[in-house]
Amino acid sequence: MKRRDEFGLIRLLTGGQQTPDTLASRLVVGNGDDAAVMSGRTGYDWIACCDTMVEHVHFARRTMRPFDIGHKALAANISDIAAMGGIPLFYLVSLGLPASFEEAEIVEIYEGMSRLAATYHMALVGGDTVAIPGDGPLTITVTVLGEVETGRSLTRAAAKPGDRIFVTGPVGSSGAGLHALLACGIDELPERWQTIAEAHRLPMPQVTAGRVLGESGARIALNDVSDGLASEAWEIAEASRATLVLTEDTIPIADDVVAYAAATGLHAQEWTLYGGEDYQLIGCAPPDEQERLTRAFQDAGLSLHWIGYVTEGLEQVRIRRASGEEALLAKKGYNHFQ
Ligand SMILES: Nc1ncnc2c1ncn2[C@@H]1O[C@H](COP(=O)(O)OP(=O)(O)O)[C@@H](O)[C@H]1O
Ligand SMILES: Cc1ncc(C[n+]2csc(CCOP(=O)(O)OP(=O)(O)O)c2C)c(N)n1
Ligand SMILES: [Mg+2]
Ligand SMILES: [Mg+2]
Ligand SMILES: [Mg+2]
Repeated sequence: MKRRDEFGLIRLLTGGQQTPDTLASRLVVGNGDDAAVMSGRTGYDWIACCDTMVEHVHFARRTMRPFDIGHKALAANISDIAAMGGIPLFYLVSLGLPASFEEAEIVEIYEGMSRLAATYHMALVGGDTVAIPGDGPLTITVTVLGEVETGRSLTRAAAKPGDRIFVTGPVGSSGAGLHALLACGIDELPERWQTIAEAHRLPMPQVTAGRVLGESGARIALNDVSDGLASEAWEIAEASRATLVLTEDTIPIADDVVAYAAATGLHAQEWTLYGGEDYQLIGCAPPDEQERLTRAFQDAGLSLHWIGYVTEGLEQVRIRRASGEEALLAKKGYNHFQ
C-alpha cells in the first residue's frame, strides 16, 4: 500500500476544507499552526465533547464503509452537543491509521465528516495523525466545540418527580441494523434491511430537537441515546436522583425493526432498550409543558414521543408493561469493559 507521508496526508485531508461564512470571522487562527484560535460570542457558553471510534469495537469492514466511519464519528459528537441543547461549531480530528486503510479510503472518511459538517455549517480547525503499527485497528477521535446561550445548557440532572419522559424518535433501528449487517455483510445485505442498516451507518444527530427544547425555556433534563435507552434513562435517574418509569408500549419503534425481529425470531426489545447508537434524545419535562413542547416540535417538522414519567424514590429506572405490571429495568447497555 502506497501512501503519502504524514505531512502530505494532512495536506491532502485538510486542503479542501471550507470554513463556512458564519464562522470565518470567529476563526482567528485556523488549521496549520500549533493550535487553532477561535473567538467566543458574548452571551454564550462554550460546550466541548470528545468521542473515539475504534475498528472492531465501533465499526468493521463488514458493517461500515469509510464514508460512514467519518460520518458517524462526527455525528456521535454532534449528538452530545445536541444533548446539551447547543449549536455545534468547530471540530478537531485525531486519526490512528494502520496500513490496512488506503489513502483513498482515508479521504472517504474525511468526505463523510465534511458532508455532515457542511450540513451544520461547522469548520474543521485541527487534529492529529499517527500510525498504528502492524494490522492494529483504525481509531478516530473527534472533538467538537459548540456553544449555547449562557446558562441555558440542558443537563441530565434537571428531572423532577411528576415530569414526563420523552424521546425524539424511534429507537432500536441502529441495533437491528447492526445485527443485519453482522449477519449478512454490507455488500450482501438484502434491500429489505437497508433502512435499518442506514440507521446504523449514517445516524443523524438531533440538533434541531435540542435547540427547540432549549429555546422553549422549559426545565428539561436531556441525554442522547448512544449506549441504549435503558442506560441513558439510568444516567438521568442517577444524575437527577429520581425514579424514571418507562411505559413499554409507548416507546417508538420503526416498522422495519418489528419486521426484522419477526424475520429473525429475535426480540425487538433487545434493540429498543439496550441497542444504542440511535442518537435520539431522551429527556424529561414538567407535565404542564407537554402540550407546548409537542406543538413546538410539530411546528419544527419534528416528532416528540411521550414514553413515561418520573416519580419520587430510589435512583432507578422501571418499566411498566402493557399489562400494568412494573419491573426494574436492567441497567444494561453498551459498556466497553463488560
Ligand atoms: N478518559 C477520560 N478522561 C476524562 N473524562 C472522560 C474520559 N472518558 C470519559 N470522560 C467523561 O465522562 C463522561 C461520560 O462519558 P461517556 O459515557 O463516554 O459520555 P457520552 O456517552 O455522552 O459520550 C463524559 O462527561 C466524558 O467527557
Ligand atoms: C462492529 C461493531 N460491533 C459492535 C457495535 C456496537 N457498539 C459499539 S460501541 C456502542 C455504543 C456507543 O459507543 P460508546 O463508545 O460507548 O459511545 P459514547 O457513549 O461514549 O458516546 C455500540 C452499541 C458496533 N457499532 N459495531
Ligand atoms: Mg463518550
Ligand atoms: Mg452523550
Ligand atoms: Mg459510552
